[in-house]
Amino acid sequence: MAELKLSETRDLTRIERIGAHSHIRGLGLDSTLEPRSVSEGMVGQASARKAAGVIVQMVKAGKIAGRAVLLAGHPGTGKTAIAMGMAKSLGLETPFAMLAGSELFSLEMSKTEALTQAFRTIYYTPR
Ligand SMILES: Nc1ncnc2c1ncn2[C@@H]1O[C@H](COP(=O)(O)OP(=O)(O)OP(=O)(O)O)[C@@H](O)[C@H]1O
Repeated sequence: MAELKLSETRDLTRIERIGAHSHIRGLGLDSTLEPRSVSEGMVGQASARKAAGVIVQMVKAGKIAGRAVLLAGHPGTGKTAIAMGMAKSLGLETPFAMLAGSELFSLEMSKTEALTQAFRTIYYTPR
């Protein structure tokens, strides 16, 4: 049986995770931060998208920086999609890196190394 290297498995996982969000182009909000019903690849999650839009506006206005936003919810409910929508709303120069918890708590490498590798991939990630 053919051997599959661990690094190949990781790369495939990352490509699949990026592909799952390739339809997200923003938060789908109008100029008053009201969510359009279907826009920029987004549908539903109206209050979460609006709240994310408020944060984006504050960042753009220089009101907040160096802060974290915690998105909580059941698996598959759109936390990553909203985070990506926020990054896209901030402009193409805004880096976006996805990282799974299991990558951070690996026995094979330190947390610092896992974070460093994730940040190195940012500029190669298709958006
Ligand atoms: N409001 C939305 N509009 C359009 N697509 C969405 C929306 N919310 C989620 N999706 C899509 O549904 C799928 C699952 O969402 P996502 O991965 O963002 O969920 P999650 O909460 O981050 O999941 P997990 O907790 O498992 O990481 C993705 O393909 C995502 O792009």
